[in-house]
Amino acid sequence: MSVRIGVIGTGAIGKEHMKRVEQRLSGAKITAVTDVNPAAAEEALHELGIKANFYPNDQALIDAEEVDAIFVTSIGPAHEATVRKAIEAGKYVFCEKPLSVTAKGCKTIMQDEMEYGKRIVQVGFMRQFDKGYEQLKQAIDSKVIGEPLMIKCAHRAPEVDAAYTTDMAITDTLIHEINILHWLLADNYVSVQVLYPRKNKHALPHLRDPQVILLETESGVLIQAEVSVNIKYGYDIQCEIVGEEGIVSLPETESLKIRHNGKQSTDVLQDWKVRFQDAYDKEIQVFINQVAKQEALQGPSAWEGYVAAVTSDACLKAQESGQREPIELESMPAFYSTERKVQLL
Ligand SMILES: NC(=O)C1=CN([C@@H]2O[C@H](COP(=O)(O)OP(=O)(O)OC[C@H]3O[C@@H](n4cnc5c(N)ncnc54)[C@H](O)[C@@H]3O)[C@@H](O)[C@H]2O)C=CC1
Ligand SMILES: O=C1[C@H](O)[C@H](O)[C@@H](O)[C@H](O)[C@H]1O
Repeated sequence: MSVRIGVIGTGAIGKEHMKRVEQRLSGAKITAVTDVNPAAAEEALHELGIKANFYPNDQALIDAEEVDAIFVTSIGPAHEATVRKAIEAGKYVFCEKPLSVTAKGCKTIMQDEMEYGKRIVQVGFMRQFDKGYEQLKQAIDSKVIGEPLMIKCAHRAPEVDAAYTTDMAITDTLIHEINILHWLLADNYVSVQVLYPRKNKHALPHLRDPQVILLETESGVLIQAEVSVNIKYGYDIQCEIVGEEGIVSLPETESLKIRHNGKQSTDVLQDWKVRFQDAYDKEIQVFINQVAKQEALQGPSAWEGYVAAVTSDACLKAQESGQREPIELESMPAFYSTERKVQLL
């Protein structure tokens, strides 16, 4: 029996997820959509050739008999209320990051989910399903380089539009590094400082770009994270972990290597949709498989959404203060124990 999915927000990533469910994944179909811009929803259905019903709002879609599970792919500020409605209705929910734009909102969702009594919320931190990051995790856990001491990482994009603001470098972009490094290290953050190098001439007047974010973890690992969103050459995600006895790095993306005219070259991807396509496919397939079995979800949890929100808040404070700001996390409820008990695919 196919898992019947309702999609709330049919914009860029909403359409991507609709397409993957209908064209690449198994065990699910899109049966319902809603969007505050109905024309966007109708256009998405038409563009993707999907027959699904339009609902006037999130609550109507969540309550629909033909919906077993929800994709929340609306704008970040709308996520919290919709996720809470889904939990209230007992519907599984895949929520794109951020789970909520506030730590308090994430705590409320965790409380709701714990009261419901089963993990039915998965957050769209897809890098945990990326092959390269899975290899990094295996390397760290096997201590092949000893204990990790430092991490140098970079989140680079060729350009951003005028709507992109300095705080979005944290809440929209660095949030991926915040989640994946917390997952890789299994270590909480304790402080953050934000530095602004010389401004990129391609950055619009309102935007501070690039940014360097220095994070420290409970075990003392120091992380230097670069966010550059007007770097022109491509969409390039880098991660190098320095350990006691060696270094391990995120593998480069696969590319043809061309030797010509005395030079050799490989391609740099230009788009996050392409860079993480396999990871998006896997995170959604894992979600579908677990919903089909009515299991407690084991993908990225609401707790991880909370960690990202608390850390983002501290980063935003550090953006303004220029000082080293503390990151204070509450202890993780046992309900959200992090080990993944089964092979998820
Ligand atoms: N995991 C990842 O790599 C990515 C995650 N995202 C996240 O996904 C979410 C959506 O991002 P995009 O698709 O780029 O945005 P978008 O602006 O392209 O699409 C958002 C859609 O939601 C609709 N919408 C807004 N408020 C709504 C509401 N209250 N109810 C229903 N629909 C509503 C808008 O009309 C629009 O069609 C964001 O939270 C973003 O951070 C986006 C891109 C990549
Ligand atoms: O979530 C995303 C994308 O996955 C990209 O990694 C970021 O560069 C973008 O800012 C954000 O929307």
